[in-house]
Amino acid sequence: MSFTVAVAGCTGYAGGEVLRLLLEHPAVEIGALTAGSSAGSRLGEHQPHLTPLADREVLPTTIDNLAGHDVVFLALPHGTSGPIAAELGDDVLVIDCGADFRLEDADEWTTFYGTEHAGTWPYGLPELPDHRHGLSRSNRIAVPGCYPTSVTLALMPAVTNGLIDGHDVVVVAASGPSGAGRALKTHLLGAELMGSASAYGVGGSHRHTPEIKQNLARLGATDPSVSFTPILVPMSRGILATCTAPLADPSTTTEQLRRAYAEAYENETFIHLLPEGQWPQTQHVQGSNSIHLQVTVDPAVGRLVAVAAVDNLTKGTAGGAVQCMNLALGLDETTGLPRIGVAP
Ligand SMILES: NC(=O)C1=CN([C@@H]2O[C@H](COP(=O)(O)OP(=O)(O)OC[C@H]3O[C@@H](n4cnc5c(N)ncnc54)[C@H](OP(=O)(O)O)[C@@H]3O)[C@@H](O)[C@H]2O)C=CC1
Ligand SMILES: CC(=O)N[C@@H](CCC(=O)OP(=O)(O)O)C(=O)O
Repeated sequence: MSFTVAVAGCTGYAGGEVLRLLLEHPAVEIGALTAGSSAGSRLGEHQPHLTPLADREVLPTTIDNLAGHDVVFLALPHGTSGPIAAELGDDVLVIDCGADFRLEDADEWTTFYGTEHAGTWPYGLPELPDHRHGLSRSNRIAVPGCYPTSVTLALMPAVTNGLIDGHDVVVVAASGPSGAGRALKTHLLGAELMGSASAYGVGGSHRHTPEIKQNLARLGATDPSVSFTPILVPMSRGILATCTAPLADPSTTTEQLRRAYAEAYENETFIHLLPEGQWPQTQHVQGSNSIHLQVTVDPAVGRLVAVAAVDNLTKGTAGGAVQCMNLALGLDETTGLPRIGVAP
């Protein structure tokens, strides 16, 4: 059985990664490819690595071009997805890589995105407890942001087991510039980036802060508090998130933490708790849908320290999106998804 799939935003980083994964997927047929200003060009001009699609014409992003497919991936700038999704019928599975439908709280949306809230769709992180069944019955899925994926999975077993209560969570996460998309911006120029690392969105202003808090609350944290600082670093892909939080019981040992993580994730294909003493590196997950984790206790301050590595474009966006598509289409969740990175 083959499902027809359209990709809106095919010339961007997220859309390109969706297509890279779909080209290796055994149960899909790639249909319309759409974008914005580059409509009318050939995909090979924008995504030379996707050789089987090089001659495909990039179409304008219109309902007519997207309708008639079983699945539509939206990999468009924030605010663009809502009007398109509203026009697509309930018989179409729509998977939005953007943020439009991630947040439940309309006020938080307006505070961080500055526009009117479009609504809330089922959140595309299958590993959340008791979450898969809902995704498998959904025709609308909001793929998480790349930082929230890494932070949520880095802290989930600690929250669900009451080892931390979700207050005073501090996250410092380094990301490569592909997380910012491929539109030209001065701070993303090679001369600005290479040989340099810089903080941005400091002081609680990054829009992933409310998404991380929402996820911690979903896991059972009461009124979570999160200080999140993203760092731009000179590697094209990858996120390394370092998350710390006060232990509910300061006498908790690293062994207890590791046991909770090992049990929580023992049946998760894409989540790997590394052997004790080994710390995640972005190169080990590059191009894969896997997340590597390590957790320990910092006894001097009674805090948990969890480190996660993901590829922002794979598990952090497109891989997570394809994983959700598989669930919603009744396929094996892992179909077509690479588990092994490309290090070094
Ligand atoms: N990059 C990442 O790591 C992640 C991205 N995301 C989300 O995925 C979405 C896409 O991001 P990303 O691929 O990085 O961004 P890019 O800037 O790389 O790509 C944007 C895509 O959207 C198209 N586009 C822009 N404006 C319009 C418009 N008005 N109408 C139709 N198409 C338009 C562009 O086409 P054209 O070339 O013609 O301009 C391009 O194909 C965003 O919502 C982003 O937040 C989510 C998680 C991680
Ligand atoms: C390095 C970099 O700029 N990263 C992006 C993260 C983008 C992302 O995860 O996607 P959403 O925009 O869909 O939430 C940022 O901080 O804005």
